[in-house]
This record gives sequence, structure tokens and C-alpha cells, in this order.
Amino acid sequence: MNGLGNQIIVVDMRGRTGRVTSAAAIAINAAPGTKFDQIMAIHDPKMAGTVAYIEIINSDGTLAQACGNGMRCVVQALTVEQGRQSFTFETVAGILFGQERDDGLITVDMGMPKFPWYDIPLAEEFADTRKIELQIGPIDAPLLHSPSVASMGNPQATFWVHDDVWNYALDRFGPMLENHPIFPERANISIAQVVAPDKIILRTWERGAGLTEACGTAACAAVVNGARTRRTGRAATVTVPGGDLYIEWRDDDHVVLTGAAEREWTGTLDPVSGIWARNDVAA
Ligand SMILES: N[C@@H](CCC[C@H](N)C(=O)O)C(=O)O
Repeated sequence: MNGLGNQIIVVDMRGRTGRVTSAAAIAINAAPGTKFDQIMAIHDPKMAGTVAYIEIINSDGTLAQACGNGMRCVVQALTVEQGRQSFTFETVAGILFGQERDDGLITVDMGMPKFPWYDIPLAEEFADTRKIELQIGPIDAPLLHSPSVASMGNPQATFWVHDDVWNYALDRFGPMLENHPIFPERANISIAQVVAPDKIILRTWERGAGLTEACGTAACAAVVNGARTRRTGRAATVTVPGGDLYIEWRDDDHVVLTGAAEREWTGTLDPVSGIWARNDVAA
């Protein structure tokens, strides 16, 4: 599936033990036909009142706590399967709600952002995470600097720029910033241009996956960080390379993400080895 071009593999692990292994994720991502950003593994529910436990695996085999685009894909897959439109999930970052709307777009309540430095986490204390000391490029003329940081379940850094986000070599800076010592659990790195109080243009280098067409949690972080630095209001359209995401940071502190999700093809996967076969291709 994809969520605005964020390449997602939804794996149905219900009714079986075990997990999609890190080795399987790395093997799947190594094949040109199945390069992906995240695997969303649907497991049997662990908690009453939830439909499933979702485990999120990046293409480098590491686990992620949150994935907004992937959650939309899961909601869409389950809507088709179950003929209903609202679902409650458990993830390692908490309980999430998702709903397919009548217009086909999918809304996910991504929960509450966190701002203390130890929750993001950062390696050192910052009293104010709206602007932290971090820069890249020459010391007296940095190319990117002073990001706002937040946790959307996963660590997010938003670097603000005034010009075109495509002027920045995110493929070069992304890996350095993702792995910067200030981020002990690494981080998702975004470049954001605010073009109106309700419109942000965003590019993201994803932790564990690299350059993406869309990153839902990064879009949520951009709006939350935009609002708390008074660059934006609490609701905005975030234009990512794959299209538009609609984000609202509600008064109850929950961040709600709306956008498209699309099924591409289905197949059968061995979750241990990563060996797979498409269902629609004759053997
Ligand atoms: N694609 C995602 C974010 C995926 C997780 C991220 N790479 C991480 O490790 O935190 C989204 O749509 O939110």
C-alpha cells in the first residue's frame, strides 16, 4: 500500500505467533520490487477494546513507535476486510483511533505530542525545545539550524527555512542529522517552509528509512511545532512530495491526521525469511 507515496507493507500476523523479523524487513527492502518505508504488522489484540496490536518496522529493520501514513493504510485494509470504518488500535506508543471517512480519506488520531527533552529524547537538557542548538554547515553561516523538536510517539526535528525546501540536499544532511549525538534514539528530520499560517511545505528524511514521499508523524510535528512557535495556527495543510496531509492539533491536545491511502497489490510473505510472492502473478 502507500500513504501519499510513503511505501507501506501491511502484514497480517493475526492468528499466529512470532513477528516479522528484522532480517525479513532488510531482505524485502533489498529487492527492487519491494523497496518500502515501513512494515505495519497487524497482530492479535493484547488489550480489550482494541482491534489489533500494530508493530511498526522500518526498512532498515529497526522498530518505530509511530507511523501516521502506515496507520491510514491499516485502517483502509481493515475497512475493506470488515465492512466497518472505525477502529481502535494499540501500538507501543499508546492507543490510536482511525476512521475511514465517507469521502474515502482516512483520519487517524495520533495522540498527544510531548515536548520535554527527555521524552523526545535528547542527549542533553534543553529547557525549551521550540528551538534547540543544532546546526549543519559552516559555523558562521549554517545551512540548517535551530530546529524545533518534539515527540509524536517518535522523535521529530523540524528545521524551518524561508526558501524552497528543495534547495536543501536532504539526502546528504538527513543521515548526519538522523544520527547526530543529540538524538540518542536517532530522529526523523524535516525541512519546513511555512507559506501561510495554515500551509506548510515539508520534506522528510525518515529515521530508519531515508528520503520519503510523505511522513505523517513528521507532518503532525511540523504543525505542532509551527503552532507553538507561532509560525502557524493549530490546523494546516502540509504539502509533502506525495501530496497533501491535513493536520489539526485539537484543543484536547490530540493531533489528528487526515489523508489518502491506497492499496497497490497483495502477496504472501514468510515473516521470518522475508521470502514473498505476489498473489496476482501465476507461479
Ligand atoms: N512514515 C512514518 C514514520 C515512520 C517511522 C519513522 N521512520 C521512525 O522511525 O520514527 C509516518 O508516516 O509517520
